[in-house]
Amino acid sequence: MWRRVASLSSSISSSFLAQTASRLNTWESLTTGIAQQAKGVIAPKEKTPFITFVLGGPGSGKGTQCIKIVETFGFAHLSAGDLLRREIASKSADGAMILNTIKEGKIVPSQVTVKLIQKEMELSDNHKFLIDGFPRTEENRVSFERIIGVEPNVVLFFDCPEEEMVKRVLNRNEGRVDDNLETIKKRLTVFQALSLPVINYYSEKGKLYTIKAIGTEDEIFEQVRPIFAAFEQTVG
Ligand SMILES: Nc1ncnc2c1ncn2[C@@H]1O[C@H](COP(=O)(O)OP(=O)(O)O)[C@@H](O)[C@H]1O
Ligand SMILES: Nc1ccn([C@@H]2O[C@H](COP(=O)(O)OP(=O)(O)O)[C@@H](O)[C@H]2O)c(=O)n1
Ligand SMILES: [Mg+2]
Repeated sequence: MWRRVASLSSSISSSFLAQTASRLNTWESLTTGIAQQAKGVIAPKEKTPFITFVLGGPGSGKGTQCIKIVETFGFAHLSAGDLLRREIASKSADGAMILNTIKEGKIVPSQVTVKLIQKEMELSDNHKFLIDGFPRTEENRVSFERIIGVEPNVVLFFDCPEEEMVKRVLNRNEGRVDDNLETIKKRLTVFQALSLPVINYYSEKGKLYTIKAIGTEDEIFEQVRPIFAAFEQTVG
């Protein structure tokens, strides 16, 4: 499993390795095997995790493009929204709070969302993760870094005009409690106020890949494909 065998010897960039090594203490809580591996107890043949954050407003096409990335490049797809909806469906202790937050178009406390993502990452056999719809706030971003102990390798931003996003969401037809005009307006305000600063942060760090999210699904994927193709050799 990925959490037990994240490698210190993969051919991924040296800056990423340095970052991973410097965060060993935090990382260890998630990846107990690293310390053993560093001591040579386990043969270092497994792969370093590769994390992509998939950002964009509601209806910008994140989920649709994630399916194509999974099919083409073999990533594991973790949708923050899907994980939260699963919590609601399972009637967990946080379910009612999550439902109310989603109905209001607000953001669920980071601790809750990061724990769900962490659990999925730990259970996955994959080392390549698409984390869809996260981080949506600076609080989300900092919380992920603190709890998981790593930064993303790539951040995708699906840049879509508001008018198009509203049209798509209203036609989505998945029975979601937040796919109505009133909630969409709130979500767009939250996106502008809280999510755009996160996108700007990654732009400044040189990690952001902006996709013009209008056109057919296939046309948009042709902008996405070369980004992952360029990383394929190093990531595996
Ligand atoms: N390029 C596109 N053109 C038109 N509709 C699209 C396109 N991409 C996705 N959609 C549709 O728009 C809706 C929102 O897409 P989705 O992938 O769920 O977006 P997000 O996850 O960003 O909210 C879905 O009904 C989807 O089928
Ligand atoms: N990081 C996240 C992701 C989603 N959410 C909540 O879940 C809702 C739906 O998220 P989603 O990613 O499924 O929505 P789309 O952008 O795919 O339409 C958001 O509007 C938030 O209320 C959250 O609180 N924190
Ligand atoms: Mg989605």
